[in-house]
Amino acid sequence: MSQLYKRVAFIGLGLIASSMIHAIRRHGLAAEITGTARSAETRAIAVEDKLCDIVTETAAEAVAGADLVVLCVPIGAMGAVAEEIGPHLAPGATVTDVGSVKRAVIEAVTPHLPAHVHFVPGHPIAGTEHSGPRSGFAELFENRYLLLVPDAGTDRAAVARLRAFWEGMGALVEEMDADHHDLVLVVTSHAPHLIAYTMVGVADDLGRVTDSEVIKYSAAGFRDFTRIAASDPTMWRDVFLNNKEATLEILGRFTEELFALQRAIRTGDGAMLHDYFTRTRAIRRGIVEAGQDTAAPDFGRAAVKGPAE
Ligand SMILES: NC(=O)c1ccc[n+]([C@@H]2O[C@H](COP(=O)([O-])OP(=O)(O)OC[C@H]3O[C@@H](n4cnc5c(N)ncnc54)[C@H](O)[C@@H]3O)[C@@H](O)[C@H]2O)c1
Ligand SMILES: O=C(O)C(=O)C[C@]1(C(=O)O)C=C[C@@H](O)C=C1
Repeated sequence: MSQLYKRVAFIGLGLIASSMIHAIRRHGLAAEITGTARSAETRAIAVEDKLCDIVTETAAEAVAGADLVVLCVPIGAMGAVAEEIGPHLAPGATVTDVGSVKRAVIEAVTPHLPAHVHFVPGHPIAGTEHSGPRSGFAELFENRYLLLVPDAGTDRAAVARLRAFWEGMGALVEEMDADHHDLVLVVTSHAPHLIAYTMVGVADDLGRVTDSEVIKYSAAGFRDFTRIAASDPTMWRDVFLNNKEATLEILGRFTEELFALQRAIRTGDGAMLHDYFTRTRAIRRGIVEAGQDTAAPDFGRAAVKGPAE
């Protein structure tokens, strides 16, 4: 694979950045990688592991001379990072991000970018419940969707180059409108995380009553269902605070469905329950058969945990 960028700068060196860096190196997609992270501990790990060619103390230093800048920080930090790097971006550079919410990132970042750069927001639909610079792996994006969210005025050559870059890492690239992205992702990712976090909270409450029997006897269902509740709290706090309307809309629908099931259980309406589970099982099986059941393969990383950020 040919080098698509001369110097790629990463702001934030956690799961997504470190996975991208491993994939970029494996596929020879960039000549040089610079990076920075807020915490000194993460920067020290990046130096020790030779994650980047150059690790800088500030984001402003990291982006100097870069033709691609990738913002890999929590959603709530995107605006401040953009403000810091704005005056230091090279003319013609592309700036992208990997945030799980798109409209809020576009609104936070765009005002700080000079006219001489191209902003092409992005979102890899791939991840794990682990965080930090040692949690990444090169295969993370293989056969996973990568959504690009350019607007009508975005330079098409910059979009095409970024598309080739992600395809070089094995991703399936599609373009999407920001608001549509934010609604779809509530259903496929954000609400499931919230519900998983809630279920663990319920189990914890119950655990206090039953002297930790819930944890002791936690069966496959609970474990499978709540894996994602081990995810980073800062990341998910920021997702929900920055995708409020779509989240509340889908949670409203979820609650209605839950109440309907609750009523069927209370009234002994077995037919309703059976019909509901038959329909939803068919949908879930359809997802598997269509090859969309791309739960992140473990690649032996389950035991690997980096620092908190
Ligand atoms: N984890 C996932 O499954 C996943 C998947 C797709 C997209 N994303 C998105 O990718 C982004 C990064 O997530 P991650 O999982 O790599 O996180 P992570 O916690 O592994 O890494 C975050 C990095 O950002 C840095 N950081 C945190 N706050 C900062 C601040 N205020 N200023 C500068 N740097 C700061 C940390 O030092 C760390 O290096 C998030 O926006 C998230 O929504 C995550
Ligand atoms: O597999 C996981 O652990 C994830 O949570 C990954 C996941 C998802 O929900 O699919 C989480 C957040 C993203 O923005 C993209 C991917």
